[in-house]
Amino acid sequence: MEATRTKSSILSIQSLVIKFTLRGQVLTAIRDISLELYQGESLAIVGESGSGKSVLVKSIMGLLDKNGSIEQGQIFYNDRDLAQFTTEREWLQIRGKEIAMVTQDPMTSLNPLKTIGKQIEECVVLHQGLKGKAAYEETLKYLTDVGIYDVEKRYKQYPHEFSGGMRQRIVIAIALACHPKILICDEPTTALDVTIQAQILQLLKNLQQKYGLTTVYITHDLGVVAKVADRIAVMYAGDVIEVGATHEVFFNGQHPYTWALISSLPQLGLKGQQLYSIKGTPPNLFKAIKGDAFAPRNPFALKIDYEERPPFFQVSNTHYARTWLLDPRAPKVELPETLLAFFEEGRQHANDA
Ligand SMILES: Nc1ncnc2c1ncn2[C@@H]1O[C@H](COP(=O)(O)OP(=O)(O)OP(=O)(O)O)[C@@H](O)[C@H]1O
Repeated sequence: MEATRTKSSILSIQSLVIKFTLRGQVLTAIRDISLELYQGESLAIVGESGSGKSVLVKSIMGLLDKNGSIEQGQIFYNDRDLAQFTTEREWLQIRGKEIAMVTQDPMTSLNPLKTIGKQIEECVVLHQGLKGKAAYEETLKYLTDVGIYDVEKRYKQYPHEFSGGMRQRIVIAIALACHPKILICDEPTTALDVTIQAQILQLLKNLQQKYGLTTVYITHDLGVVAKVADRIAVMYAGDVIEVGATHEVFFNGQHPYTWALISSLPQLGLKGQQLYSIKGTPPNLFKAIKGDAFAPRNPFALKIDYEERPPFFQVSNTHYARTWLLDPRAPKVELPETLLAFFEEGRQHANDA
């Protein structure tokens, strides 16, 4: 699918299908996804609620709910197919150690009864084999790295003595102390106010560079990830419908669903013009989906959109979109003025930079 082979892939998802059984009915949450994660990059997976973002990352960490299973496909990490793992023992070699996760609510990841210093230090001891003073010193270093001051005093405090933003920093420190190669950030700033959000995103970006991490952001907010991600994968109804470098998806998006996501950004709304809004609801995942899942909500849908799943059409070496509009036989569509102006402005910026 993706022709960029100059960068090496750290995780390779191939033809993945994930289903859940609920009260005797089967729901397909992930519908034949193939996606590469490149060493050292920052990839954002964007899509509305229910599009399958969390299920996808849970499958990478062996955290699928009991009623879910991988029906088809591979998840290659270091030549091992994680999709074949069957025991918790196998997952413990990967989870935390190789692939760590930071979630929306730091309180669920923290133990309220232990000092935050001890919680970080446990990872330092377990994953780095340090002991005593060396482990303590290393723990203080992580606290400093995530922007916490007065570290010796803070080491002895409990999670409830920190603000939401500070707790998120501690969870990040715990993740880092396990020395992971991949850090998955699942809506890491959704619960925080805007200023703190920006600080945490900047921190994650700095730490990614400092530690040479590969980062995956999961979010419904395209605006947030535009600032931190190198690439964006857009998900809709369990499928990746567009993937490309951030500026490509943002300023030259090709799938009508991507247009809809971009059009709902506040930046466009501020111009006070008519928004291209998404009408209708996502499809019922208990039913088989024919064609392009977005077709019933797509004002530009073609007849074939209701019949056949679009292949990935190549837009550039790094940019692909699953939309029949990219077929050479498709008619040209007129995009709303606001969107065209936004794309144009973005390209100008890119040229000036
Ligand atoms: N244990 C489960 N049993 C049945 N269906 C499930 C289960 N877990 C997830 N799903 C379904 O899988 C689909 C994808 O869910 P998922 O949580 O991945 O979406 P999401 O994009 O992460 O949404 P959100 O942003 O709200 O977290 C949804 O239809 C959801 O209801």
